[in-house]
Amino acid sequence: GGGPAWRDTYQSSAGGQLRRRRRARAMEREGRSPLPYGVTLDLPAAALSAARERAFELQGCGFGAAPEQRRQPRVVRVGLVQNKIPLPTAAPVAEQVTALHKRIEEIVEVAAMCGVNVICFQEAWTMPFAFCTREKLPWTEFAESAEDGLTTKFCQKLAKKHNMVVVSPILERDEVHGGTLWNTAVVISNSGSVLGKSRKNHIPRIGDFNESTYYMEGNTGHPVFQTPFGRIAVNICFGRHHPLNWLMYSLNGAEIIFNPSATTGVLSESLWPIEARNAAIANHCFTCAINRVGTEYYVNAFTSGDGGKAHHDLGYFYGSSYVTAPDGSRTPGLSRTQDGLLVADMDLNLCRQVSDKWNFKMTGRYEMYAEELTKAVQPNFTPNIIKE
Ligand SMILES: NC(=O)NCCC(=O)O
Repeated sequence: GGGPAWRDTYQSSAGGQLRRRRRARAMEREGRSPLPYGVTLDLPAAALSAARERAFELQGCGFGAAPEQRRQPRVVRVGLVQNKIPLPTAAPVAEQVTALHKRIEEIVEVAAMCGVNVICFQEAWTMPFAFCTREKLPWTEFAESAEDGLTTKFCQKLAKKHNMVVVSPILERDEVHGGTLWNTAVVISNSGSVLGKSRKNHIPRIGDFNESTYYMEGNTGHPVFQTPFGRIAVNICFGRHHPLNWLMYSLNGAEIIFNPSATTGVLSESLWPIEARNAAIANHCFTCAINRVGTEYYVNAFTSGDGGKAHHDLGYFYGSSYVTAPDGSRTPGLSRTQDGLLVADMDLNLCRQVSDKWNFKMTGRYEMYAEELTKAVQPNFTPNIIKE
């Protein structure tokens, strides 16, 4: 990946970036607020037409950084994939998995045509988001080994073929520990080997997101994966509501934090554009928020435990995947309704440049928080409230 064609594209975008900065400065001088978006990328015509034929949206956006004297630009091209489930939830499990593999393969091929270096799929991408049902079968049959399951082998092939790092969030079955289930992102190196895994730290207990019925809070901490294209981490879905979760990946050196998600309109659409964006600003890194699309229908009705009527779906997954740069500028979101691939160029030098400007790490007072948090989690904690 990353051949000369996309580099030319990026360089012309970098020119565009300079023009954008000049225009932004002029707007600031005039007292108007500058545009908050990255620059549209010129993606290869063949990729655009393949995306059209395969019925998914393809968008490209680039974020430059100022030239430096002692570091070359470190441009990485990242791909975010959002998709519907292609088969009904009642179809045989193996057929659903095969259909999803096929759909993802055709999107990844287009990502490869665009020269994508690192790609991330949506949360639990090999299955419908069936945790709303609270039924064990057949949904637990979607679980696979992170190390050598069918899906990991499939992603290893893609990674090697396209020289692409693949972030593959799945329902994991951990045979070493009694066949327990986890919500896990497997990170596969561009060499095709499994670099490691990162489990979801925060499990929702809200509305129809009954995930605690299936798996516990992750026990892998906040790993950061060193890839040839930059240091990446994965903060799975509900973790995006937890600023300290983002912070810990950042403290471990993440330059890009992926947030593969599954979330629905009524519940979270008002939060969606803010949380990952704010995390990029607060942590001087790039964040990539990914959400699935469509409504997933279940044959057996389930209730939300709120006295309301039983229903057959947990609402509309609104897509809208996007990338934010450490300076707070962002890409437009992908569609709310359609499958899509968002390609984003990031000059990772921007992370340190923004950090040197705003110094959130330097001014963070982590030792003070560590001390106070240590006290706050004790059973005999007394809140520091001063009364007359
Ligand atoms: N998948 C998941 O954790 N969803 C919970 C809802 C949300 O965080 O928006």
